[in-house]
Amino acid sequence: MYRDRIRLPSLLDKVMSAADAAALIEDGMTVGMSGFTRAGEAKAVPHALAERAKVTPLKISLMTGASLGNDLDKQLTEAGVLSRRMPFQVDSTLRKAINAGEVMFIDQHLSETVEQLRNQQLKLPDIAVIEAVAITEQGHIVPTTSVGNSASFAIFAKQVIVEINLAHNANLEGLHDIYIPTYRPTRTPIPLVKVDDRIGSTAIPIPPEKIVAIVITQQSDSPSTVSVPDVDTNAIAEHLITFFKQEVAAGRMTNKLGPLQAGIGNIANAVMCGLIDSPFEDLTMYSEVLQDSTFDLIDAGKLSFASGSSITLSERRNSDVFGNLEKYKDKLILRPQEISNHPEVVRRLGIIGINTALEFDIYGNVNSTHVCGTRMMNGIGGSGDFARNAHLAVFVTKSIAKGGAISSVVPMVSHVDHTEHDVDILVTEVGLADLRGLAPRERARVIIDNCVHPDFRQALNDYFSAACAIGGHTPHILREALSWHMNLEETGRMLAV
Ligand SMILES: CC(=O)SCCNC(=O)CCNC(=O)[C@H](O)C(C)(C)COP(=O)(O)OP(=O)(O)OC[C@H]1O[C@@H](n2cnc3c(N)ncnc32)[C@H](O)[C@@H]1OP(=O)(O)O
Repeated sequence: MYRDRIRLPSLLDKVMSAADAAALIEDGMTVGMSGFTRAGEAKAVPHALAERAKVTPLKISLMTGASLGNDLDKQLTEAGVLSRRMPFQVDSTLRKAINAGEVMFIDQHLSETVEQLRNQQLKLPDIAVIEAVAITEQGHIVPTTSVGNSASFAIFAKQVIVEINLAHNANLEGLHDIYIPTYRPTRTPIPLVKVDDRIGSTAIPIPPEKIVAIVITQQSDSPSTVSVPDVDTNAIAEHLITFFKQEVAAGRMTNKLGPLQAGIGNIANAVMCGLIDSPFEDLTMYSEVLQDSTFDLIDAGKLSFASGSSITLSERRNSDVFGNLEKYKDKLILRPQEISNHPEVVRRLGIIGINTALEFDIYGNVNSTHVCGTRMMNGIGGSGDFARNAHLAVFVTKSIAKGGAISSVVPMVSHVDHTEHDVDILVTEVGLADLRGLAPRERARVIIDNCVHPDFRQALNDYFSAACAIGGHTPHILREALSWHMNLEETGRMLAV
């Protein structure tokens, strides 16, 4: 049943149960696991580890590509396994443990984790656990629906556990492009000049003797939780499409736009869906997560190629994409997240990065991660990798949250992930602010006039006028700058009704 998936016969005797493989993970180890935005995570071994920890407590530092599916972060948190976790998560149980200070979470640019490992700025993984569709004749590992950090984890770890997941079709082989940058000081440029360039190998090259265990699984990735576009997300998409049309009319872009990157979540997915009914064509994506909208755009004949680090689909799209993969395969590449998000490549290709803000301020600083400046939501993910180096850094959000208690546009953000220097375009359902070439006082005017919900506009105008009366290049009233957040903490609303 699985012998055709383990093509190096000498490895066949490494097949064992998940519990036996999990027993190789010792208390205090650093573990590098596959998995990026609920795609391609190792499934059986982390589950077995959580079960073991219920009987015999142990702690590990866990690194992945990004978030895990199948409630694995929840299981590991509830079993008390996680002492440290990096570089991204989206699980509500883990989020609570992080915010309670029980799990040390390192919220990191997704392109940076393996670079810091390579330079020994982080402790190398003792063991890697990688989901695969196959092991080749050379003992190389063919990943599944994500590459994430799997290649470097397997290369750096002393030991590797492979989960061969039979639920994934073997025809995923050939989709991946594994390229590992060389070491400094003789590092060469990444030889990627077009979104569809293949620059590496289709499997992760490691010495087969490092593979200490193989676990056979048959469990699907969790479906994405993305919801269908609504009135507000459609309005955000329309504003952005109007802006793109204006850029084309001004001769700054062609109808192909530039390679597109879209972040996780409902809003970014909806914006991409909006491109289906746009005049743009022959679009490309150079992104990290390929969501439903990628395949909707391919089916609509709008998107000719998509490069990413994972494929994360809803239940609706999962079977028809993976059941018909041959239809899409020549239009797709999955790369290590270090390459999908690499600043050098993002700048070279001229990417249009579209990411979601929790809140932004009147000067264009963006908070993507911390509610009221303190409580972690998910993490910065790849948004910073793209925003700083993009041709156009776009941030989208609805103008209000929690039924109108919260304005997403505030006097001063309570935490900064993307500084005003990295942000070009802000969009809410109210409208779009083009910040390019504007000084802070001009930015504030454009943002308040175009992006703020009517319920909060007068209050922001009052704040801005009073701040300007005090003066400064970036006028603020320091005693009031975070008062909206303090009101929210104390009364549940940013402003009194
Ligand atoms: C793996 C990757 O890196 S992908 C690449 C980009 N990565 C990133 O951008 C990472 C950071 N971004 C994110 O984590 C997400 O995009 C978010 C959290 C900012 C937005 O998520 P979305 O699903 O698009 O937006 P949505 O409007 O549904 O908001 C999510 C939640 O935040 C809440 N929220 C939104 N704004 C605020 C705010 N200003 N204050 C408090 N809560 C807020 C919403 O009410 C919602 O809560 P709920 O889940 O209880 O309903």
